[in-house]
Amino acid sequence: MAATTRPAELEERVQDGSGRIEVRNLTKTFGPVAAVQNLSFQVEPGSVTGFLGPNGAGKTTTLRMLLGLVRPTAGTATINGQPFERLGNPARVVGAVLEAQGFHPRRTAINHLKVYAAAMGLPDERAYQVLQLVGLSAAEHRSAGQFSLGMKQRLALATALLGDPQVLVLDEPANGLDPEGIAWLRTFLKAYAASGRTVLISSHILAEVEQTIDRLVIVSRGQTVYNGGLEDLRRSRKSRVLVQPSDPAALTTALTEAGIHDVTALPEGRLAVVDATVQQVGDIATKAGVSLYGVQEETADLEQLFLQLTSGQWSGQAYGQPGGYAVPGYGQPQGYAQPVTPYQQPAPGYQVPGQYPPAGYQQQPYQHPYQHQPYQAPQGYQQPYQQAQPYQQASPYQPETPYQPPVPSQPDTAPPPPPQVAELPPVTPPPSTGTDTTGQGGNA
Ligand SMILES: Nc1ncnc2c1ncn2[C@@H]1O[C@H](COP(=O)(O)OP(=O)(O)OP(=O)(O)O)[C@@H](O)[C@H]1O
Repeated sequence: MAATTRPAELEERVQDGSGRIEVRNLTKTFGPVAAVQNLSFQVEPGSVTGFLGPNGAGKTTTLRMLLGLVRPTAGTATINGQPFERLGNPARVVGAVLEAQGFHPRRTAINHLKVYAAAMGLPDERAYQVLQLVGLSAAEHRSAGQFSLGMKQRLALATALLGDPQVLVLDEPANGLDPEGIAWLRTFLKAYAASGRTVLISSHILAEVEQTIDRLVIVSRGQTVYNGGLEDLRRSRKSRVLVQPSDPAALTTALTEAGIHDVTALPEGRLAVVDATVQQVGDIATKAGVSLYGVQEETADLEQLFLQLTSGQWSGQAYGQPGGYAVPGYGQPQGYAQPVTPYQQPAPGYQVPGQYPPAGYQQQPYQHPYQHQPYQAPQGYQQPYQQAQPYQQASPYQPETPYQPPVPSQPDTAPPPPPQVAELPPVTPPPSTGTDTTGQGGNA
């Protein structure tokens, strides 16, 4: 990576707070759907926090409220103690990627970034810089419409980084990235947080972010079910003893009489006993005259804990088995917060009379993430052979390195379309007389 340093405009960035995110008693209802219910958590600078939950748990809605795109029904979501609308310089305080879509399909990657940089009052150099940061320099003159999903993710991240924000909020950032891309993102985000910034990333797959995050907030059915350190969650993993007794009912009674109450019946007459050793279970069984045909000790892995904490969002059933996907037989970890309100899933097909979609909701055209339209060349067109550019791996994030002037580029002839509200908050153009310290930019 060529040495780069941030343009002077970014040095004037107002450090208006600590970079702390605070969500307090946040609630959002869409008609009968309680998307977010009384959610509270904090995200501290210097850490990467995972915002985890199954599909429909309320993650995107929460992030949208944090970014001022959806008005909360109740509660507050603040950055540096302020709601998004009141941040003096939003694009320089928070950069966000909610969806890696919304690029002008014919605009090149570099010109896309230049448009956003100009809207934030930043020089073109910054566009080259962030493109290099995310490893897309080799594709700078390719149009975004030709990008793969993973490349779009990188371009969206580059857009979010334009303002060198103190806080980075990314919704499912690993979506579409190949293993190399995921490894790169992990290194990048860790380095970004290590430079004292705040990183909040959402995902519905714990394994996908487990190696990136230090802390995690787990939501299920719109409520917080865990808020704490990843290590604390790891330490709270309990072991259980799985036994195949000759008489499950008699052994359950004997265990209960011995003060061991966390006993769960599993299929085929097996029992899962939590907070007991193999020896204890064996001794109690012998005393009760129950034979054991198999005994096994097992420690819950993180994924099982995650499933257990979030089970019930959708009560699907395992094929050929009653009982769905809950993982029985492990206790709740420390940091577990019992959901307070029973969740009511609306009837399938329910539409809120007269108010769908609700005010503030920005409908994006649906695009299946993996279904790209096959490219149709115009009739008679002959594709000239082009040697593919070798892929350039981006280097880990380096906050303060000397700046290298950019290669001049061809400006777009077509005028850019206005930035979309969902992607870029309102922008105040910089005063014509001098350098801008108050220009407002947007998030990606
Ligand atoms: N504009 C809307 N109108 C009606 N319901 C909505 C709207 N936005 C979200 N919801 C509902 O709110 C709930 C939470 O949705 P949300 O998109 O926040 O979940 P999520 O955790 O981000 O899910 P995923 O992991 O699938 O992206 C869902 O039941 C969803 O259908």
